[in-house]
Amino acid sequence: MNRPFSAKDHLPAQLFSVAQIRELDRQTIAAQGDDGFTLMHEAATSALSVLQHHWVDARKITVIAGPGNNGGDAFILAALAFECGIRVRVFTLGDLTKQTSAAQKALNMAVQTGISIERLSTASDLSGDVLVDGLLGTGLSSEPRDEFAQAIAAINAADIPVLALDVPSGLNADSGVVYGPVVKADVTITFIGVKRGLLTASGPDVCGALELAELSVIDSAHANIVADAERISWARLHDEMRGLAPRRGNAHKGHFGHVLVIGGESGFGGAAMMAVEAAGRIGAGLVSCATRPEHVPALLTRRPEVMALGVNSGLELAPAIQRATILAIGPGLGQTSWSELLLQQVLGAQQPVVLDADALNLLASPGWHCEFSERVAVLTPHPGEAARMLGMTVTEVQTDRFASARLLAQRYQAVVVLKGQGSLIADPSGRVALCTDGNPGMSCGGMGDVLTGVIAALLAQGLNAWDAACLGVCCHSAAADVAVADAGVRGLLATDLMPILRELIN
Ligand SMILES: NC(=O)C1=CN([C@@H]2O[C@H](COP(=O)(O)OP(=O)(O)OC[C@H]3O[C@@H](n4cnc5c(N)ncnc54)[C@H](O)[C@@H]3O)[C@@H](O)[C@H]2O)[C@@H](O)CC1
Ligand SMILES: [K+]
Repeated sequence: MNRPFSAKDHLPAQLFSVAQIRELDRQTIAAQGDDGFTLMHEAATSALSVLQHHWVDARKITVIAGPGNNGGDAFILAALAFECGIRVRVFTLGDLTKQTSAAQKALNMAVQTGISIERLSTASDLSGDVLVDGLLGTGLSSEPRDEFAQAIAAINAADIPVLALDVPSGLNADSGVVYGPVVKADVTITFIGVKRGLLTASGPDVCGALELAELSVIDSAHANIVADAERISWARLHDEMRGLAPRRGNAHKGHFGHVLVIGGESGFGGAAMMAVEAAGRIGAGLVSCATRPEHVPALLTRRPEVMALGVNSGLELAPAIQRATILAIGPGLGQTSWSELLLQQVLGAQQPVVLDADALNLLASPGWHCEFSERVAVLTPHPGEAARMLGMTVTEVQTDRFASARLLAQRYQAVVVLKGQGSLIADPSGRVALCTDGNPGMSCGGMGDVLTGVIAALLAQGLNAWDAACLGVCCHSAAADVAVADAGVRGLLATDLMPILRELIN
């Protein structure tokens, strides 16, 4: 099988908030006993070697340096590149009278090499083999203002490959949110640690290839600061064998659980069917489906392995719930009185449960809130569902996906998967994992239903809620990566994942 997933697997597991990176920075600078110039010099040195690695033939570069320490990195890089015989032009922006002493030294270093340093204006000619973006880094506080916004637009319009220093300017490296104009980098070299926002929300869209230079951060600083989140991927979890044990020869279907998928209100039968099929492909011993009777013939035609229960009043559900070891409710559930009756019964049961889609929308409605502290539960909202559950707007959820996922996990006392680019998995203790697999082909109907089935089947085979959610999200995203590797992202269908899920899980 084509295995395209490795684009981010050179990065470490530890992901940091910007505040943590700044603290690592601060403690290291304190230990080095200078104003930060040593660390800045090291950052610039690594950035130049990344530039020379990616653009071996670069002979002429243009460097854009802002007024902060990100600009400091850029000035030193310019000086070092010049000393290597590269032709360098440097443009500055912002109020340089407010530079830190390290950034001032960096500017002086560039001036002393004899490089021409010019103010960036609309007339500036941004040319060369590579453009280095040292405009704004982790110090960005809001939407880039005035001349910064214009500079970002000019960088993007220049049609030259861009190397972003630390962070593409305009991106909030903590959240992955873009407030306004943002540099679209071809390569980003980030310093000290991977900032979590580079890998979720809009981060991956603007970073290009992401590289890390850890610099000489002192061990004691690393010992003091526990990473804010953990990067996971199919390749990583797979390598660490955080998954399923091989099956014994004398195993039988009873060893691998019985998933009951509940959903498929009139007109939405396919959603439940996709969850059912995914659960089977991931290896659940038995899969049943409780759905509207009108969907049963189609379900049995597509998958005769499934036990299909037509549910009209909702009261027929109780015996099926009793037989199941895992419940999965939500795909195509709707929000009718039928849907409510089914959800009520699931909430009254004890088995581990996966809740998705309209099950979450119902939980978000008045009078429905519940906690899962006494029960294994995985909730899988997309940002729209998360917003309803938190009483926020989607923009507010996305403004801090990490906080939103943690808040939901705490409020529901469950493992929560907040879907979207860089899907997050959170548990009530505040632990967060971020999946770096997946692609925009997954933005299509049915993908969430498949994920529900995948996670349910992993629970059925004995994984705990955290491992089932992490492994399930990565397996699902990696399957989508395999599916688009040759054919491209447009036109991917959720059911295209089915045979790939099976290959991956084995
Ligand atoms: N020794 C050090 O301190 C090190 C610093 N590092 C670099 O320093 C960067 C952080 O430096 P700073 O904290 O100085 O911050 P930045 O250089 O990221 O930006 C701060 C500057 O941008 C301006 N600014 C903030 N928001 C703005 C907006 N919305 N519109 C326009 N201007 C805005 C601020 O007024 C300030 O002048 C990192 O990203 C990294 O590149 C690295 O070199 C590692 C070592
Ligand atoms: K930058």
